[in-house]
Amino acid sequence: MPVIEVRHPLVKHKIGLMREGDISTKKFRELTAEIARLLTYEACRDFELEKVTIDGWAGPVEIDQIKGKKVTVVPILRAGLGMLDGVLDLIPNAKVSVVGIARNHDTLMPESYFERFVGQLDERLAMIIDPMLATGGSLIATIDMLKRNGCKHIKALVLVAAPEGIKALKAAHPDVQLYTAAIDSHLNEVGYIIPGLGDAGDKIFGTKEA
Ligand SMILES: O=P(O)(O)OC[C@H]1O[C@H](OP(=O)(O)OP(=O)(O)O)[C@H](O)[C@@H]1O
Ligand SMILES: O=c1cc[nH]c(=O)[nH]1
Ligand SMILES: [Mg+2]
Repeated sequence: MPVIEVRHPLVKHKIGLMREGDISTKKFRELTAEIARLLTYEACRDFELEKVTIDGWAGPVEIDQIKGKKVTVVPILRAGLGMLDGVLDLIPNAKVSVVGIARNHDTLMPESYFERFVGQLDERLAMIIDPMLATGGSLIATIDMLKRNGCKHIKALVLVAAPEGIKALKAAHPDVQLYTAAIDSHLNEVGYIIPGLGDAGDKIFGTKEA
């Protein structure tokens, strides 16, 4: 399974800023969207182009266009919503499918509570977005759902991935490409990524208790 850790200096700088312990909700949201844009840029690198002739200012001109790519972006609720605007900035015509999954705090198992996919999934590239890949349970469950609904081409974009989650994802879905801004050290005893970002959903939605 291809894992693309985006090592661009802008990505490294921004993910570093997100690790500050008392970062504000505003700053965390802004950086989430900015890194989502940069990951999207990387994830679109293999999009096919075709030549098209248009009327230019000095007559006909041949240009490159992205070849009829059908994309659905798939945010995993809640935290994945924080990345959505950043992705749609670069792929404004993408359709949006939504999956609601919350990790059970005791068992760390993903519990699915919502699923709404756009049509023609068999013809689309699905770009799943979620800031955190920890045990991998939530992402694997999302891919299971997409594949059950006919999706064949899937990429996942995360801000931070734990080695444990990457290993589980590789075993379950070796065909899925993973793009990440950082591969961190490990999971702690309660399933949080170290050094990680803390609870990304709470930070994006402002539900973190003081
Ligand atoms: O790889 P995993 O071990 O499954 O953990 C990662 C999941 O946990 C977080 O969501 P959470 O369950 O906290 O839901 P939230 O987005 O509503 O806060 C995160 O946004 C991922 O979806
Ligand atoms: O570190 C982690 C792990 C799961 N979910 C988060 O938001 N952060
Ligand atoms: Mg959360």
